[in-house]
Amino acid sequence: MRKILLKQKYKIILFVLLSLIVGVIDISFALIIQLFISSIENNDFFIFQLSVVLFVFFILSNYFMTYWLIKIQSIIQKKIHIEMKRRLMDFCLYTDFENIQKVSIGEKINYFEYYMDVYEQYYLNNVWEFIANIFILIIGMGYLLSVSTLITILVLGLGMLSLILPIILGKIVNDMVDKNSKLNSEFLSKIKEILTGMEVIRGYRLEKKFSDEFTQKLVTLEEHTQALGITNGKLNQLSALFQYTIIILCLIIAGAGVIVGKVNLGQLVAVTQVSNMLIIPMQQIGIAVLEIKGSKSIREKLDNLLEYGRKFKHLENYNKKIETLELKNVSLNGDDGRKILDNVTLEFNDRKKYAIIGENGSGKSTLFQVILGIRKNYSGNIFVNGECLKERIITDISFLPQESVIFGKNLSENILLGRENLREKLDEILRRVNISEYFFNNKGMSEIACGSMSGGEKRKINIARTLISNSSLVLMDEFENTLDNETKIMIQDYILEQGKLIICITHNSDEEFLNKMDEIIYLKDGKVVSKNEYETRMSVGVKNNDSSKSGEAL
Ligand SMILES: Nc1ncnc2c1ncn2[C@@H]1O[C@H](COP(=O)(O)OP(=O)(O)OP(=O)(O)O)[C@@H](O)[C@H]1O
Repeated sequence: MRKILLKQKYKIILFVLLSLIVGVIDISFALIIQLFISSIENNDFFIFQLSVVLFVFFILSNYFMTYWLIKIQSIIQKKIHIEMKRRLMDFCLYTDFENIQKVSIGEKINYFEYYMDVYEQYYLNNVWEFIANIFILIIGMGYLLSVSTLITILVLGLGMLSLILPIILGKIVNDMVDKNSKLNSEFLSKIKEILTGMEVIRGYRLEKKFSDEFTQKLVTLEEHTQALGITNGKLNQLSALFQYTIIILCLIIAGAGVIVGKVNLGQLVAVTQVSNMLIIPMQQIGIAVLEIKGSKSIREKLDNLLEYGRKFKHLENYNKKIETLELKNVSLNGDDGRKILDNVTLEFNDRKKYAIIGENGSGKSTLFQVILGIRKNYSGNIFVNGECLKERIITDISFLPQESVIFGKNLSENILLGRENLREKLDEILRRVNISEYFFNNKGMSEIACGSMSGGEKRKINIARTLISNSSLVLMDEFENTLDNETKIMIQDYILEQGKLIICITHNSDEEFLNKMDEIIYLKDGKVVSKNEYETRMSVGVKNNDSSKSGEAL
């Protein structure tokens, strides 16, 4: 985060300078009042006219300088916002899968909303307040000292109290801000759960249950936000109390000074004005320090996310065509320490077809995530064309996820995903994955919206997206899911025709298809096992066309 702020250093210096000028202008108001009242006391028309001109000058300069101060502040904030949100998205897009999986969807949305709000309101705004007020305080104190030491000590003493009080109460606000963040994530996760589970909720007639759960989360969040607001309000109230006390005391002391002839009327008004102007900055500084402290834990979390985004973005791309892919003793532990992959050693060669079989939870999809480079915290090594892949990711790869993903765009965009060079292959691929019937509705591909398609139709689009690519390595996770039998056979045939290295995780492929595979790999509890061992444990009647090959995989 410091690096992001450093990028703006010249603008921040300008902001500090403008704050100084605005501080001088603000305090000069009291001096003009003093001049004005003295001119009336002394019947000096020239000074009277001069102070009127100075009042006009004050209004204009105050307006312009404050305008520029706000403008520079908003420019800095805009740049910081863009940079931070961009880096947060980089974190989501580039970070190791482990990191992103651990976090609830509510927490992820929180990064962009609540975290940024806290950063903005509790940190950035208070940093500006702090800078702006510190100058008013220094200049004002200098003026007060020139009039009365007693009043200066009084203002400083009481002002310090109102400055220290919020700092003492900091822990309470700190904890409340953190708790609000947690409640906010839970609330957003609940919304996500309801929106994505709508069909089940309505199917089971659970609308009331979920509406109640939603309301309960909402009420808890709102109650806590209200409590946080009240705590902040109480602090402001205390500050106002100090403010009135100081002004009244200043009036009494300066008034006594006028009576005994040590202070003139102009000074009385100016002193009251300045002390008023000083108390506010002192309180603002106190509140600023409190709120900056309050945002600490969220700032630290943001810092980690931003740092991750920066680090993972710079993984080097491995662009070469993939001839061989080797996994050597690859192991990966889950959060609970359980081995998800256990010493996996495998070799895949160009143009060959591989099937990976294993019961639920045996580590098949995780193996794909490791090859894809979205999980990097494995031990052992992956070699591509003999080169180690640590700190690099393969780009010549195409991947079909277990669950279909639709990006809310039309059919052709969903398949191409911006790869315009593949457009000429669209017609062919649609035919091969059995979705050409859409054309018979006299609709162009760009007119067909995908959101309302059936599960199987979405699957076909996902398969088309995977197989249209020119990449030399294709990973397909349970392609057969939700496909009708005719389409499944068509796609099995199409896979076998491909002159690419294709690895398919499969539960329900036809025996004939599996027999045509170059190798079948059996996974059990994260380990590669032999066909015999697998069958004894699972009673799977799948015939490997070359059992010695699967032995090689051990
Ligand atoms: N970050 C994690 N921490 C702990 N356990 C994890 C983590 N990620 C995955 N797992 C566990 O690892 C196991 C393997 O998951 P994986 O998705 O690879 O299984 P799979 O073989 O693809 O299963 P399926 O056939 O059901 O798709 C599962 O038991 C899963 O709960």
